[in-house]
Amino acid sequence: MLQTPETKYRPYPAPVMADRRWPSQTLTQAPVWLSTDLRDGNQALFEPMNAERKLRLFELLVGVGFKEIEVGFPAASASDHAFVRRLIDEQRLPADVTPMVMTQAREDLLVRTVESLRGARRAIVHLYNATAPLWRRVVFGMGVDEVLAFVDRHVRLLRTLTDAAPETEWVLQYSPETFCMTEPEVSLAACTAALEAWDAGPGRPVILNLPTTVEVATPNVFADQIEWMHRRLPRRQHVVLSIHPHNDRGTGVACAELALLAGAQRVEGTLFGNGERSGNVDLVTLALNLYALGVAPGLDFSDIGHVAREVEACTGLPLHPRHPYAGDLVFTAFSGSHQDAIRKGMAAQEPGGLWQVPYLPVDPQDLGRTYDGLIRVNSQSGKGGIAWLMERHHGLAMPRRMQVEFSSVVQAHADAAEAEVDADTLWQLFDAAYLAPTAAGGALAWHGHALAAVPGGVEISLDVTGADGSARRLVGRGAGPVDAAAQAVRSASGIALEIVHFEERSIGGGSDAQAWALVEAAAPGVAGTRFGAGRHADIATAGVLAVLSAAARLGAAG
Ligand SMILES: CC(=O)SCCNC(=O)CCNC(=O)[C@H](O)C(C)(C)COP(=O)(O)OP(=O)(O)OC[C@H]1O[C@@H](n2cnc3c(N)ncnc32)[C@H](O)[C@@H]1OP(=O)(O)O
Ligand SMILES: CC(C)C(=O)C(=O)O
Repeated sequence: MLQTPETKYRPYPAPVMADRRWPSQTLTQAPVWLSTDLRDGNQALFEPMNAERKLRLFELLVGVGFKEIEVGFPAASASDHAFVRRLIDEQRLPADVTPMVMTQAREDLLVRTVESLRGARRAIVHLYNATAPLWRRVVFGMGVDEVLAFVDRHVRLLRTLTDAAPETEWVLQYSPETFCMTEPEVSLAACTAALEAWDAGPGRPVILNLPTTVEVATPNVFADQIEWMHRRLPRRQHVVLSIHPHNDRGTGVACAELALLAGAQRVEGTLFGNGERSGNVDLVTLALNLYALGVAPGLDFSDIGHVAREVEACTGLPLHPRHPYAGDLVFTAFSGSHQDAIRKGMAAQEPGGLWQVPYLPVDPQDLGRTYDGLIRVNSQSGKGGIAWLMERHHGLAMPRRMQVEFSSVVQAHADAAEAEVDADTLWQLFDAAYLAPTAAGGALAWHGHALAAVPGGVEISLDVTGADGSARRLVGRGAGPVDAAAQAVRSASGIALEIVHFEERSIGGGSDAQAWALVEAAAPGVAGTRFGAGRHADIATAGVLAVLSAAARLGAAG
């Protein structure tokens, strides 16, 4: 890279707009959408789609709700021509969907283009020519006047050709290609030439489509260019002002949003942003950005996973896992503080109320995503995320101090494994730490117990295997089974545990119901407390198991 990039690159001049209005506008309604997946998207694939894949993508676009679809460049290739004919001949165009086809401004191409649409109820013919100084000089060798005459001549020819086929309702779309790099006065003159040559007026609307053919400026500059045009275009009420952003600077979506504030009424782009170089503007992101502002986008992404898989299958291009709204990871938090906030937010979220979950701009369920992947655990995760997974996957809600205790077990594992800890592994860690006290370290393994009512409570006869492998019967009394078990452990094992906290709950129902008991206990010589857990179909047995689990953990710590 150069130390002095200004010797090689410099900004393109922008219109002077001291009184710009777009910064104080807000987005309140969806634009008209045009999908160019089958044209600009297709022309950017290393292997253009065959007829079957095109048709599959076309059906998807219709299903999502596009009412205008650029279906190809029929004068360019036999396959594009055949595809347009197939849509018309096989009556695959729903009554409310208008096809658009592209053509260069060349007489032979215009004739073939109009011919390809024979029998269509309504059609948009998209005529383009590059207008920027570099293209005028290098590609066409034309001055401004010649460019304007070129536009006039070809639009008039198109008008003659389409007037001769009145069974179709024709709409002209004119694009001054390279608009963003063209002097504003020249763009305005080219658009004006097209409007006049077509005789735009009542019943003869024109779509003027202003592209960032190559995105070369910051989005505010594009917004200024659009507002400049919007305020000066003649026959404005008969013009649909359209934009066609590319994404060379990675700001295609921003350009589109600011341009909508500046007066644009229609947006051309592709699903997930496939297109030349760094792509066309991503219509999924644009639409869902509107949705997240509370504006109905008019496109349906209720099953965004299906849309993503279909687009991948048709284009052969994989979707990035962090692609906005649709990537596999975009509704997943790995980091501890995000997980904690999401878990609290999900618990506080009012069903049917305004969406207010931290770190989640939209409700994943609106897009057909589940809450299952919201939180995933690795070494960056904290107790909140681990607790969420234990609750959702294993039905265990741990008290806060137990979450802290267990998270250090998980953290140690994640650090050592340098890998994600999935719900099954979490369970194995929990099982090893709390549910499978072995005879090692002074632990007492449960074999059975009997309870008998005594004055003021119960007496337990607790059969265990001790650390040395010998079977023992411990006896204790207490207000309930947990107290009695604690007393039995105290008297016989040398672990003077005190129950600090106890809670139990049942999960599931009917014959599959299970009880969870969680015990927090302290013992002399052990700093802090330790938790124990027990799970059993019988709630009293779960409590006894939890006491033995806590005793094992205190014994191991002491
Ligand atoms: C920004 C965009 O995405 S625009 C859309 C671009 N899409 C495509 O190009 C895909 C379809 N295109 C094609 O298949 C071919 O380009 C065709 C069939 C249309 C034309 O093919 P060819 O006649 O071989 O010409 P080629 O592809 O080399 O195009 C270059 C010629 O077109 C001219 N040209 C370029 N754009 C235009 C235009 N909008 N209107 C008229 N002529 C144009 C060039 O000046 C050049 O002319 P020259 O040969 O006299 O120097
Ligand atoms: C709108 C057309 C001409 C286009 O694809 C572009 O300029 O990028």
